[in-house]
Amino acid sequence: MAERQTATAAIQRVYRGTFIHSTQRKVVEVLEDALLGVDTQGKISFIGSGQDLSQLSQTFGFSPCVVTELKEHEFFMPGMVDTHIHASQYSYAGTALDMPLLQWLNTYTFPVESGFGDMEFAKKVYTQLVKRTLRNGTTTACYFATIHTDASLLLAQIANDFGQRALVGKVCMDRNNSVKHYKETTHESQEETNRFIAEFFARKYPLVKPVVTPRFAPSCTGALLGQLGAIAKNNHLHIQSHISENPEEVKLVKELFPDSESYTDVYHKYNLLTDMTVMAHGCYLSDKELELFRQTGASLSHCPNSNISLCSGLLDVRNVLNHKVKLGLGTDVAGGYSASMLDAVRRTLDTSKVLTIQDPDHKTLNFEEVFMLATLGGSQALSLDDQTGNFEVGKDFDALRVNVAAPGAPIDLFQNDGPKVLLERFLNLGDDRNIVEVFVAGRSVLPLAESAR
Ligand SMILES: O=c1[nH]c(=O)c2nc[nH]c2[nH]1
Ligand SMILES: [Zn+2]
Repeated sequence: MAERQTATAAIQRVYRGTFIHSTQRKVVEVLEDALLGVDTQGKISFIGSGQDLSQLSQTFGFSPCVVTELKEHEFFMPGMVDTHIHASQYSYAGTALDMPLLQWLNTYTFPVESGFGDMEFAKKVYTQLVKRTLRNGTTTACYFATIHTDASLLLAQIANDFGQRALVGKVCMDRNNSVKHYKETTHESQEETNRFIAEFFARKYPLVKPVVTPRFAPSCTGALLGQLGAIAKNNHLHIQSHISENPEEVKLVKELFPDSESYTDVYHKYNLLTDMTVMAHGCYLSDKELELFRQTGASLSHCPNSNISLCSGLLDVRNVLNHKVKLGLGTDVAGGYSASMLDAVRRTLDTSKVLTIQDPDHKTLNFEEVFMLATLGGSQALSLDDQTGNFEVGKDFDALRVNVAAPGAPIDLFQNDGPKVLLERFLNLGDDRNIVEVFVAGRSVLPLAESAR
């Protein structure tokens, strides 16, 4: 029986072939010879069996000739959700990975980020990154920009122009003892955040939204954290930050906020832990802190490349999931050196295997679970799962058309692999050459238009 909604908007596209996604009940559901209809608003109108073509075409008023059939070795999967990425750090991605977090921030990150007052430089970096992430199959990205309001607004405009779904944050920080010119006063940070939000909303982007972004507790005074908590609450906004990434950082937070019981408690006290909050890392959270995450509905972004590259730590994702805390994956460019969510999938699996090497009782994550985290899990972590994350009727069609045997791509096939094995091969071996088409809210955003390449 086909899943469908009452026909309202007209059908724009219909695809027939294999669809693979995660649902609340199944980590991986494979629908072979399925038919999926997308309406003119970019929403999924129906998903049913190819056998029901004539009946579905009558109900939804499309001609069977408009159906696009997928080729052998092709499937659709939901677009991937990068729950944590620093757009401004893309300019040095793949370099500068030889120091732990706090020294890395002072030596590389703050000096580079301070250059984003230059709008030409910002435009160049942000344009390249949005194009790169779309090619890599990221249909939704949760971005950190820098403290510069106008350049942060430019990032939002670029994501909108290329058709990517995004949350964009102007970074807030009123504390920086090392790179003294890269900070704001408390008042400036508050005022500029208000301006950022007001100008953002005036632009009425359909898929790009602002996110309140205190960099992390060591970069912010309690006064600023309190103001940002109030701004998020009054405007019903998303919140993003970092938490418990590295032991030295955790110690510093204890010294800076002696009245708080834990790192998590610092954010909780300032109303920054809500069901629209995503916190990156969380490697050193106690079970009690995870319980506070669960109670508030806040989520974690697991950034395994960065955790390893900066020798920060290993997040036990299984423990987080056992605590019923929402979790998605993040590339964390440029602490993470790769802007590809496929890399985040692989590093997540590697990290889980390292934990199993250390403790054979650790229940290793499997590729199906990690597929879920990269798609539906990410959409839940960003509280966007009413709009994206899988192929449920009524959600936006955010999808990757994957060809496992694409010419020039790095996968060789030898036998008649079933769809789940094709998915496994793609996740472990594939790259952007296997992602032949990308859709966001029904719009084809990749291949890029000739003029944008
Ligand atoms: O990986 C990280 N990247 C950053 O830019 C950052 N800022 C605070 N904490 C951070 N961690
Ligand atoms: Zn980060």
